[in-house]
Amino acid sequence: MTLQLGFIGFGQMAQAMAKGFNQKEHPPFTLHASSIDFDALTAHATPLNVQPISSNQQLVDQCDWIILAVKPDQVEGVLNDIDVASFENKGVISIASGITLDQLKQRLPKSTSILTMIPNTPVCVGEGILMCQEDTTFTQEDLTQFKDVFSHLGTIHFANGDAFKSLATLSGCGPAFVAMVIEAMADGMVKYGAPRDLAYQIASQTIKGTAQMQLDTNTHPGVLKDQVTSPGGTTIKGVAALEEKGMRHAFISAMDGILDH
Ligand SMILES: NC(=O)C1=CN([C@@H]2O[C@H](COP(=O)(O)OP(=O)(O)OC[C@H]3O[C@@H](n4cnc5c(N)ncnc54)[C@H](OP(=O)(O)O)[C@@H]3O)[C@@H](O)[C@H]2O)C=CC1
Ligand SMILES: O=C(O)[C@@H]1CCC=N1
Repeated sequence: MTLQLGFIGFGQMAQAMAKGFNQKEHPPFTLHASSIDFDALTAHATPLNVQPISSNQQLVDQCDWIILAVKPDQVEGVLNDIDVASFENKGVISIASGITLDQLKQRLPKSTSILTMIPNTPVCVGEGILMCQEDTTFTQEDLTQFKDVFSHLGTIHFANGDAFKSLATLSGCGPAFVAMVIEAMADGMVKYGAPRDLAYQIASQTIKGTAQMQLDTNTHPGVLKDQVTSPGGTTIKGVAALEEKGMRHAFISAMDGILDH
C-alpha cells in the first residue's frame, strides 16, 4: 500500500523536502500538508504535488507518517489541537530543532513510532543530510521503510547525545554558513572586476568540486590545502590573510554561538 506522508507546517524546510521528494519518479508515497493559511498552503503545495489539507486533525487522520515541520515553540500548540488518540499506530517524524524524543513520548500514545531528525535545505536537490537521533521508537521495519523513502533527499546518518547535537547543528545550520562563504568569495571576485553571476557560479563550483574531491578520496583537508599552496606562491598569501582574520576561529565561534548558550 502507498505510504501516506503528511507535513504539519509547510514552510521553508517542508517545501525543501517536498522538492527533493518530487525528484523521484513513481514514488512509493503520497504527500499531504496542512498549515494555518489554507490559500497560501494550496499555492505552495499544489505545484509540488502535495495535497493541501485544511486541518492538522484531518492530516493526522489521513496519513500513516506525520512530519512535524512547525517551529519548535509551535509543536506544543499543534499537539494540543489534535486528538492524541488519532496518533495510535502512526509514525511521527519531528524535524523541530531541540524537541526531544522524551518530550514527544510524553505527549503521544505508546503505539506511536517516533523519530527525531534535523534535515538541511540541500534536500531540495537530493543532496541533503538527514541527521537522525539513534534514540528512536521506530522499529527496524520502520527504519528500513524510512531509509527507502527518505534516501531520495540525501544521506541519512544516525547519532546520539553530544555527537548528534554538534553534527545536526553543523548540517542543519551549515547551508547558511556556506552560502555566506559563497557570497563573500564572490564579493572578492567582483571587487577585482568579475561579473557577479559568474562570480557566484565560480565560487559555488569551487566549493562543490573541493567537497566532492574530499568525499571521494577521503583525503585530509589539510593535505588538499597543501596541494594548492606552492612554496612562495600566490595561495599561501591568501591562506595567511584568512588566518590573520581568524577564519578557523570564526567557524568554531559560530558553533559556540549556537551550542554554548
Ligand atoms: N529551515 C531549516 O533549514 C531547518 C529547519 N528545521 C526545523 O524545521 C521546522 C520548520 O522550520 P522552517 O520551515 O524553517 O520554518 P517556517 O516558519 O518556514 O515553517 C513553519 C510553518 O509552520 C506553519 N505553522 C505555524 N503554526 C502552525 C500550526 N499550528 N499548524 C500548522 N502549521 C503551522 C507556518 O505557517 P505560517 O507561515 O502561516 O505561520 C509555516 O508555514 C522548525 O522546527 C525548525 O527547527 C530543521 C532543520 C533545518
Ligand atoms: O535556525 C533554525 O532554527 C533551524 C534549525 C536548524 C536550521 N535551521
